[in-house]
Amino acid sequence: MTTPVVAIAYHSGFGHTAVLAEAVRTGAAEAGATVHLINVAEITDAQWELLDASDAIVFGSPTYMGTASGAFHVFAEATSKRWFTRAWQDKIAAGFTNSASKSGDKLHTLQFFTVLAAQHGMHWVGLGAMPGWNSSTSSENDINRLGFFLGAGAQTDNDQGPEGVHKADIATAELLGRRVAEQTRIYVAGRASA
Ligand SMILES: Cc1cc2nc3c(=O)[nH]c(=O)nc-3n(C[C@H](O)[C@H](O)[C@H](O)COP(=O)(O)O)c2cc1C
Repeated sequence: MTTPVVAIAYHSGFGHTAVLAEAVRTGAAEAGATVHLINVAEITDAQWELLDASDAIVFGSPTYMGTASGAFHVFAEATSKRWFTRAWQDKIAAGFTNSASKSGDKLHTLQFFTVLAAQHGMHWVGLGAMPGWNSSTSSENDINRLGFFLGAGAQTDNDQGPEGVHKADIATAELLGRRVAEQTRIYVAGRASA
C-alpha cells in the first residue's frame, strides 16, 4: 500500500499549538503516513527539502491578532520561492489553529491557510467532521466542539499552559491528521494509476 508523506509546518509561541501539531502527527502516523514535524520559526534547509518532498503539508499556527502568527507569516512569505517554481503544485494541504477565545477570529487564520495553499496550487482537505457541542444533548467534549469545517480549531484558556489544551481539541487534531493521511494515500495512488 502507498505510504503517504505528510509534513506539518507549524509555529507555536508558547507551546499550545505545538500540542496540536503533535496530535496531528499522531493521527497521521496512526493512519500509516511518514510524518515530518517542522517548526517554521527555526526551519532549516534540510526541512525545506522535506516539505518539497512531501505529498501533503498541514499548516498550523496560533491565531494572533486575528490571523496566523508573525513567525508563520514570515514562513509563508518565504514559500514564495516555491511559488515561483510551482514546487508545491498539486500537493494536499490542510490546517489547524488555536487561540484563547472560543472564536477569537480563528476562521480568518484557516482562511489564510487556504489562500496560501491555493496560491501554491495545492488541494485543500477540510476537517470532514460534523460540528459538535451545538445541541442540548451534546457537550464541550465532542469532536469538533467549536464547529469548524475548514480545518481543526482549538481553544485554550489564556491563563493555562500547554497542559491546558482541551482533550477534545487534541482528538480533533488527531482526526485531522488521520484524514489528511487517508486522503493523501488515495490521491497519490490515484495519480500513480492515472
Ligand atoms: C500577540 C498575541 C495575539 C493574540 N491574538 C489573539 C486573537 O486574535 N484571538 C484569540 O482568541 N487569542 C489571541 N491570542 C491568544 C493566543 O492565541 C493563545 O494564547 C494561544 O493559545 C497561543 O498559542 P501558542 O502557545 O501556540 O502560541 C493572542 C496572543 C498573543 C500573544
